[in-house]
Amino acid sequence: MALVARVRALLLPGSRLRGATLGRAANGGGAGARRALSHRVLVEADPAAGVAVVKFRNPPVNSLSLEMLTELGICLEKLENDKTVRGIVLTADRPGIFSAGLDLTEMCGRNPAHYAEFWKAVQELWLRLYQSNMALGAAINGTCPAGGCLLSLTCDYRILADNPKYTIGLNETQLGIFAPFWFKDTMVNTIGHRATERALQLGLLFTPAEALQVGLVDQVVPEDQVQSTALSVMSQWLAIPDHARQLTKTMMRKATVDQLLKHREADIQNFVSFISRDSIQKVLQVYLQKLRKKNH
Ligand SMILES: CCC/C=C/C(=O)SCCNC(=O)CCNC(=O)[C@H](O)C(C)(C)COP(=O)([O-])OP(=O)([O-])OC[C@H]1O[C@@H](n2cnc3c(N)ncnc32)[C@H](O)[C@@H]1OP(=O)([O-])[O-]
Repeated sequence: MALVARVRALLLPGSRLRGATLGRAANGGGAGARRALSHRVLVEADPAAGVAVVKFRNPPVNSLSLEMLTELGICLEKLENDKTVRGIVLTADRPGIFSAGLDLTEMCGRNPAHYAEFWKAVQELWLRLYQSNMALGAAINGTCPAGGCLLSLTCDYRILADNPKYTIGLNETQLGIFAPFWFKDTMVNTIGHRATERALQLGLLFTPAEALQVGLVDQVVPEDQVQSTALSVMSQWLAIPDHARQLTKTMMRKATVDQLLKHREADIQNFVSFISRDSIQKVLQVYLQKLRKKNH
């Protein structure tokens, strides 16, 4: 069975994420707040406010594995179909690491069919988030490299915790790989061409102060206020009539989305042939070993 089907089967029968079966929160949240759990994603929905907080919980580093991408996609699809939800805040369940980005083990030592399946899932999640009708906010409560940064850039606004360890950026070149055109476009749409060119070529990871200065995030706040600030900013976005906000968002993002839709298959082929190169596999293995050595 394909992975998406397997994860769907895992989530759907009797799942606490099923349709309107989000359960009432045992504690916390406003009156009527509901909680739902999949293996790697926790959803706390507050129907009265029209907001759901989606929390990543894929230890140890919230990396975007194929399973994580799929579960997150399914959660978002359910929330989009839930009429009580108009806005979503993305955050990490535990502070420290928002997301370490794409799971490097999905890109190392596998076969081309796996690379293609993985890349298609990355594209799908980006398309779902970047075109979402929901107002999306990122409450960035941890370090946020590469694919983690991309997730936050798909949101309508970003709130980052004021901790110098929590750097954010598309650092792919530092690993010896490079961000594809739609990662680049998403950043250009946020901070402009020149700042993106510099950030991408140098693989910059910005400190909170630098990220604020370049416009990569909208606000830097004390660590314990990240989620509350993201929710309060969300209420400003939800004060605008949905149809007007959604049409404006589509107008701003359509050209970028269309580029990927038009070149989707070629983008998968490019990724597969690039990542399969012996030289790239070697570079990624060395990088992964370095990360692992720290702990052994
Ligand atoms: C063209 C493609 C575009 C690419 C886009 C991307 O997103 S590329 C991605 C670019 N991403 C990056 O460059 C970020 C790389 N990661 C980091 O810099 C750090 O892990 C950290 C700062 C996120 C957390 O530091 P910390 O000291 O709290 O934690 P720690 O470092 O001790 O790691 C704990 C365990 O997690 C493991 N692991 C970590 N990351 C990944 C991963 N992405 N995947 C898989 N595994 C990963 C690590 O090996 C270790 O395993 P072990 O020893 O238990 O077997």
